[in-house]
Amino acid sequence: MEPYDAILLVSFGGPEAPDEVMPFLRRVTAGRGIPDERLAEVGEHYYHFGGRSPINDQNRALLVALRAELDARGEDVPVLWGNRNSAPFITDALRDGYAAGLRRVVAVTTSAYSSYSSCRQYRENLAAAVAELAEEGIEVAVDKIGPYAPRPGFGAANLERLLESMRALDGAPDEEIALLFVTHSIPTAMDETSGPGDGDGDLYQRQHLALASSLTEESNRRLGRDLTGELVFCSRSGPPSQPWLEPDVNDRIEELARDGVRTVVLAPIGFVSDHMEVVYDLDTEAAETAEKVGVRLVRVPTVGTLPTFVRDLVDAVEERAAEARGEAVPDFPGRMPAVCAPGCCPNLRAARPALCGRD
Ligand SMILES: CC1=C(CCC(=O)O)c2cc3nc(cc4[nH]c(cc5[nH]c(cc1n2)c(C)c5CCC(=O)O)c(CCC(=O)O)c4C)C(CCC(=O)O)=C3C
Ligand SMILES: [Fe+2]
Repeated sequence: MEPYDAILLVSFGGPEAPDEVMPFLRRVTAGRGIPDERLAEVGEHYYHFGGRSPINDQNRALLVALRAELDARGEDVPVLWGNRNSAPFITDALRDGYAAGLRRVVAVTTSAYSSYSSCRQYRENLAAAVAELAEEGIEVAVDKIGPYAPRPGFGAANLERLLESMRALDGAPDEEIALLFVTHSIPTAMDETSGPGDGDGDLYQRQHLALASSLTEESNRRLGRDLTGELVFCSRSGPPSQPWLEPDVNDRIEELARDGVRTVVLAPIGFVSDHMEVVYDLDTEAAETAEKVGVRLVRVPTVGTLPTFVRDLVDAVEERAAEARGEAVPDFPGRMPAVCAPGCCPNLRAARPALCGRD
């Protein structure tokens, strides 16, 4: 994988025991003005599952799948793993890698889209880790693959999952089915400023809408249906006075039920594994809403370790390595650069150093 001697999987992290829940939530929300009631409420989501988020186990499974795919390609490059909010932390992963002789790594995040929360914040975490290690006399270089939501392989993996679920819908007529694509809500100010700043903004939302519309079109074509997909949001936090992306998935399910919809297909294209935002916010909360209004909820699995997804991530890494060697890489609509533009997806609270960009 010239010039890289390791791949670094970078993720959000999550608690694995009840006593890790509050320290995790304090780390996630440090200095972000999330009201205490919201923190306590989110704590309950985790306690409801024994204080253990599924996210770390899902990343362990992804590491195994990436290893197998790399081995199949004859690539012996090691794969490291570091989180933003729980052990193993990014800094420790890089320090261990350095001790094992690794000097230049390529990062892959478990976030597919462009926005401060899903891209730049990870770039800031990488910069902080590299700076901390520099103080210890450790020099590591980190590159990153660009946001991969627009990649055809990511679309293909999501389509596979969607078709699997849609095929189980038997003879339900189109008028009684709603196809909802769902992602994490973010503050509208964060959405408006998402992207490299050379277009119209709203790149977070536009990337989701582009994927949602191609998945709708393709699944209609394959299944002979005529559904109209739409994008909805989950997991809103922050004070009520601050506008976040809407509609909320629960509100939309209630409205659809009033309009005569009997089955809601919920495809969480904003997430790559069935972590807490999926098993709580969708499978628990949205499922309760659906039950209350008498709607059948069909939740599409996230891409997880689907081979189509794992192969695409490895392709993205191989393309990043080729780019670093000065070779050409395939283009496709919406392709994001691996090196972000200056000011791309800005931090609206504080200017912090970030890696993998031109600023
Ligand atoms: C865009 C986005 C993704 C998708 C991209 C990605 O995957 O990174 C994502 C993922 C996740 N978000 C997660 C958990 C949380 N997110 C929070 C809060 C927030 N998320 C935000 C955005 C996003 N979040 C934002 C703008 C906030 C407000 C505060 C802030 O600006 O930071 C809070 C605080 C409490 C609350 O919910 O208010 C928690 C606990 C978990 C872990 C799940 C698990 O444990 O299994 C995952 C994967
Ligand atoms: Fe979040």
